[in-house]
Amino acid sequence: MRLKVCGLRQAGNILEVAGLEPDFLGFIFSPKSKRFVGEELSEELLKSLPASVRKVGVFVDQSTAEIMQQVRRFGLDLVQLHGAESPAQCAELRAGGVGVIKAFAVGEAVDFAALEPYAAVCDYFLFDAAGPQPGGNGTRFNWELLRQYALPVPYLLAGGIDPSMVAELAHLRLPGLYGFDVNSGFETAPALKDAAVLRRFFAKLRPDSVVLPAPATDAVRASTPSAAN
Ligand SMILES: O=C(O)c1ccccc1NCC(=O)[C@H](O)[C@H](O)COP(=O)(O)O
Repeated sequence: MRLKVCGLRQAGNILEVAGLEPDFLGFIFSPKSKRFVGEELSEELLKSLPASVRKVGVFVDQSTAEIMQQVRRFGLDLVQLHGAESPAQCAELRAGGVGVIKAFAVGEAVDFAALEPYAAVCDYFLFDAAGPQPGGNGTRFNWELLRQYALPVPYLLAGGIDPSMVAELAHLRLPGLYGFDVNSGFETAPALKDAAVLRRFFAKLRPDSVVLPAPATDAVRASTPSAAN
Protein backbone atom coordinates (compact mmCIF):
# COMPACT_ATOMS: atom_id res chain seq x y z
CA MET A 1 0.00 0.00 0.00
CA ARG A 2 1.30 3.48 -0.88
CA LEU A 3 1.90 5.97 1.92
CA LYS A 4 1.74 9.75 1.89
CA VAL A 5 2.83 11.96 4.75
CA CYS A 6 1.31 15.40 4.48
CA GLY A 7 2.04 18.78 6.03
CA LEU A 8 5.79 19.09 6.58
CA ARG A 9 8.00 22.17 6.36
CA GLN A 10 11.03 21.92 8.68
CA ALA A 11 14.25 20.71 7.01
CA GLY A 12 15.41 18.18 9.59
CA ASN A 13 11.93 16.72 9.92
CA ILE A 14 11.55 16.45 6.13
CA LEU A 15 14.79 14.49 5.92
CA GLU A 16 13.86 12.21 8.81
CA VAL A 17 10.51 11.40 7.21
CA ALA A 18 11.94 11.12 3.68
CA GLY A 19 14.35 8.53 5.12
CA LEU A 20 11.33 6.30 5.79
CA GLU A 21 10.78 6.21 2.03
CA PRO A 22 7.18 7.41 1.81
CA ASP A 23 5.68 7.33 -1.67
CA PHE A 24 4.53 10.94 -1.34
CA LEU A 25 5.43 13.89 0.86
CA GLY A 26 2.93 16.74 1.06
CA PHE A 27 3.61 20.46 1.59
CA ILE A 28 0.80 22.89 2.31
CA PHE A 29 0.79 26.06 0.20
CA SER A 30 -2.52 27.39 1.53
CA PRO A 31 -1.70 30.41 3.76
CA LYS A 32 -4.68 29.80 6.06
CA SER A 33 -3.39 26.39 7.17
CA LYS A 34 -1.41 26.01 10.38
CA ARG A 35 0.89 23.83 8.28
CA PHE A 36 1.51 26.52 5.67
CA VAL A 37 5.09 26.21 4.43
CA GLY A 38 5.65 29.97 4.57
CA GLU A 39 9.29 30.93 4.10
CA GLU A 40 10.60 27.89 5.98
CA LEU A 41 10.50 25.35 3.16
CA SER A 42 13.83 24.93 1.36
CA GLU A 43 13.81 24.62 -2.42
CA GLU A 44 17.27 23.01 -2.42
CA LEU A 45 16.22 20.41 0.10
CA LEU A 46 13.11 19.44 -1.84
CA LYS A 47 15.08 19.21 -5.06
CA SER A 48 17.64 16.95 -3.34
CA LEU A 49 15.08 14.33 -2.28
CA PRO A 50 15.10 11.01 -4.15
CA ALA A 51 12.79 10.85 -7.16
CA SER A 52 11.02 7.86 -5.57
CA VAL A 53 9.55 10.26 -2.96
CA ARG A 54 7.04 12.25 -4.95
CA LYS A 55 6.64 15.83 -3.76
CA VAL A 56 3.07 17.07 -3.56
CA GLY A 57 2.05 20.71 -3.18
CA VAL A 58 -1.33 21.17 -1.48
CA PHE A 59 -3.44 24.13 -2.63
CA VAL A 60 -6.92 25.50 -1.88
CA ASP A 61 -8.68 27.55 -4.58
CA GLN A 62 -5.49 29.12 -5.91
CA SER A 63 -4.92 30.22 -9.49
CA THR A 64 -3.16 28.03 -12.02
CA ALA A 65 -0.45 30.69 -12.40
CA GLU A 66 0.21 30.77 -8.64
CA ILE A 67 0.25 26.97 -8.39
CA MET A 68 2.59 26.57 -11.37
CA GLN A 69 4.96 29.14 -9.91
CA GLN A 70 5.36 26.98 -6.79
CA VAL A 71 5.61 23.80 -8.89
CA ARG A 72 8.60 25.26 -10.73
CA ARG A 73 10.18 26.83 -7.65
CA PHE A 74 10.08 23.66 -5.53
CA GLY A 75 10.21 21.01 -8.25
CA LEU A 76 6.83 19.56 -7.23
CA ASP A 77 5.75 16.34 -8.94
CA LEU A 78 2.05 16.64 -8.15
CA VAL A 79 -0.45 19.17 -6.87
CA GLN A 80 -3.29 18.26 -4.50
CA LEU A 81 -6.36 20.47 -4.79
CA HIS A 82 -8.60 20.88 -1.73
CA GLY A 83 -11.04 23.55 -2.86
CA ALA A 84 -13.69 23.90 -5.56
CA GLU A 85 -11.17 23.57 -8.40
CA SER A 86 -12.88 22.65 -11.69
CA PRO A 87 -12.05 19.79 -14.05
CA ALA A 88 -10.88 22.50 -16.49
CA GLN A 89 -8.31 23.75 -13.96
CA CYS A 90 -7.12 20.18 -13.33
CA ALA A 91 -6.66 19.76 -17.09
CA GLU A 92 -4.81 23.07 -17.33
CA LEU A 93 -2.41 22.06 -14.55
CA ARG A 94 -1.79 18.68 -16.13
CA ALA A 95 -1.08 20.35 -19.46
CA GLY A 96 1.54 22.35 -17.56
CA GLY A 97 3.32 19.06 -16.81
CA VAL A 98 2.37 18.41 -13.19
CA GLY A 99 0.38 15.48 -11.81
CA VAL A 100 -2.99 16.21 -10.21
CA ILE A 101 -4.61 14.81 -7.08
CA LYS A 102 -8.15 16.14 -6.58
CA ALA A 103 -9.30 15.96 -2.98
CA PHE A 104 -12.96 15.49 -2.08
CA ALA A 105 -14.42 16.12 1.35
CA VAL A 106 -16.74 13.31 2.40
CA GLY A 107 -19.64 13.82 4.78
CA GLU A 108 -22.64 11.51 5.03
CA ALA A 109 -22.43 10.30 1.41
CA VAL A 110 -20.20 10.34 -1.68
CA ASP A 111 -21.63 11.92 -4.82
CA PHE A 112 -19.96 9.61 -7.34
CA ALA A 113 -21.61 11.39 -10.30
CA ALA A 114 -19.88 14.63 -9.31
CA LEU A 115 -16.50 12.88 -9.52
CA GLU A 116 -16.95 11.65 -13.08
CA PRO A 117 -15.89 14.87 -14.89
CA TYR A 118 -12.60 14.74 -12.96
CA ALA A 119 -11.73 11.18 -13.94
CA ALA A 120 -10.05 12.02 -17.25
CA VAL A 121 -8.01 14.92 -15.85
CA CYS A 122 -6.64 13.62 -12.54
CA ASP A 123 -3.92 11.13 -11.69
CA TYR A 124 -5.36 10.33 -8.27
CA PHE A 125 -8.26 11.26 -6.06
CA LEU A 126 -8.02 11.77 -2.31
CA PHE A 127 -11.01 11.22 -0.05
CA ASP A 128 -10.87 13.22 3.15
CA ALA A 129 -13.32 13.88 5.98
CA ALA A 130 -15.46 16.98 5.61
CA GLY A 131 -14.93 19.48 8.41
CA PRO A 132 -14.46 23.14 9.25
CA GLN A 133 -11.08 23.30 7.46
CA PRO A 134 -10.44 22.29 3.83
CA GLY A 135 -8.05 19.62 5.14
CA GLY A 136 -6.18 18.50 8.23
CA ASN A 137 -9.33 18.24 10.36
CA GLY A 138 -8.13 15.13 12.18
CA THR A 139 -11.45 13.32 11.79
CA ARG A 140 -12.35 10.23 9.82
CA PHE A 141 -15.39 9.46 7.68
CA ASN A 142 -17.25 6.24 7.03
CA TRP A 143 -14.79 4.45 4.73
CA GLU A 144 -17.49 1.92 3.78
CA LEU A 145 -19.03 4.67 1.62
CA LEU A 146 -16.22 3.92 -0.85
CA ARG A 147 -17.34 0.31 -1.26
CA GLN A 148 -19.40 1.55 -4.28
CA TYR A 149 -16.40 3.28 -5.93
CA ALA A 150 -16.19 2.27 -9.59
CA LEU A 151 -14.11 4.95 -11.33
CA PRO A 152 -10.72 4.12 -12.93
CA VAL A 153 -8.80 6.71 -10.86
CA PRO A 154 -6.83 5.30 -7.90
CA TYR A 155 -7.30 7.16 -4.63
CA LEU A 156 -5.65 7.92 -1.32
CA LEU A 157 -7.68 7.53 1.84
CA ALA A 158 -7.27 10.42 4.29
CA GLY A 159 -8.82 11.98 7.34
CA GLY A 160 -7.97 11.40 10.96
CA ILE A 161 -5.72 8.39 10.39
CA ASP A 162 -3.63 7.73 13.48
CA PRO A 163 -1.28 4.98 14.72
CA SER A 164 -4.07 3.12 16.56
CA MET A 165 -5.70 2.28 13.21
CA VAL A 166 -2.77 0.40 11.73
CA ALA A 167 -4.26 -3.11 12.02
CA GLU A 168 -7.55 -1.94 10.53
CA LEU A 169 -5.71 -0.28 7.63
CA ALA A 170 -3.55 -3.33 6.98
CA HIS A 171 -6.68 -5.38 6.39
CA LEU A 172 -8.70 -2.76 4.56
CA ARG A 173 -9.73 -3.74 1.04
CA LEU A 174 -11.72 -1.19 -0.96
CA PRO A 175 -12.11 -0.83 -4.74
CA GLY A 176 -9.64 1.72 -6.13
CA LEU A 177 -7.76 2.14 -2.86
CA TYR A 178 -4.15 3.09 -3.68
CA GLY A 179 -2.77 4.22 -0.35
CA PHE A 180 -3.12 6.12 2.89
CA ASP A 181 -2.50 9.78 3.65
CA VAL A 182 -1.47 10.69 7.18
CA ASN A 183 -1.12 14.05 8.83
CA SER A 184 -2.28 15.40 12.21
CA GLY A 185 -2.46 11.94 13.81
CA PHE A 186 1.35 11.73 13.66
CA GLU A 187 2.25 15.25 14.79
CA THR A 188 4.03 16.51 17.88
CA ALA A 189 3.20 20.10 16.80
CA PRO A 190 1.61 21.57 13.67
CA ALA A 191 3.68 20.47 10.64
CA LEU A 192 6.12 18.48 12.80
CA LYS A 193 5.85 14.73 12.33
CA ASP A 194 6.97 12.09 14.82
CA ALA A 195 9.37 10.03 12.69
CA ALA A 196 9.67 7.22 15.26
CA VAL A 197 5.91 6.69 15.32
CA LEU A 198 5.76 6.89 11.52
CA ARG A 199 8.59 4.34 11.25
CA ARG A 200 6.60 1.77 13.29
CA PHE A 201 3.42 2.55 11.33
CA PHE A 202 5.21 2.10 8.00
CA ALA A 203 6.83 -1.15 9.14
CA LYS A 204 3.40 -2.63 9.92
CA LEU A 205 1.91 -1.56 6.59
CA ARG A 206 4.98 -2.47 4.54
CA PRO A 207 6.42 -5.42 6.46
CA ASP A 208 8.78 -6.48 3.64
CA SER A 209 10.59 -3.18 3.21
CA VAL A 210 13.87 -2.32 4.91
CA VAL A 211 14.07 1.35 5.86
CA LEU A 212 17.53 2.76 6.47
CA PRO A 213 18.29 5.84 8.57
CA ALA A 214 18.06 9.12 6.61
CA PRO A 215 21.42 10.18 5.09
CA ALA A 216 22.89 13.53 6.23
CA THR A 217 23.03 15.18 2.80
CA ASP A 218 24.78 18.42 1.93
CA ALA A 219 21.36 20.03 1.55
CA VAL A 220 20.38 19.35 5.16
CA ARG A 221 23.78 20.44 6.47
CA ALA A 222 23.27 23.74 4.70
CA SER A 223 19.68 24.22 5.85
CA THR A 224 19.81 22.86 9.42
CA PRO A 225 21.83 25.11 11.73
CA SER A 226 22.42 22.39 14.35
CA ALA A 227 23.93 20.08 11.72
CA ALA A 228 26.10 22.72 10.08
CA ASN A 229 29.38 22.01 11.89
O1 LIG B 1 -3.37 19.77 6.71
C1 LIG B 1 -3.76 20.91 6.48
O2 LIG B 1 -3.56 21.83 7.28
C2 LIG B 1 -4.50 21.20 5.21
C3 LIG B 1 -5.03 22.48 5.06
C4 LIG B 1 -5.69 22.81 3.90
C5 LIG B 1 -5.85 21.88 2.89
C6 LIG B 1 -5.34 20.60 3.03
C7 LIG B 1 -4.66 20.25 4.18
N1 LIG B 1 -4.20 18.95 4.35
C8 LIG B 1 -4.22 18.01 3.28
C9 LIG B 1 -3.97 16.59 3.57
O3 LIG B 1 -3.66 15.82 2.67
C10 LIG B 1 -4.20 16.00 4.93
O4 LIG B 1 -3.28 15.00 5.12
C11 LIG B 1 -5.63 15.45 5.00
O5 LIG B 1 -6.50 16.52 4.99
C12 LIG B 1 -5.86 14.61 6.27
O6 LIG B 1 -5.50 15.32 7.42
P1 LIG B 1 -5.77 14.70 8.89
O7 LIG B 1 -7.24 14.61 9.07
O8 LIG B 1 -5.11 15.64 9.81
O9 LIG B 1 -5.12 13.34 8.92
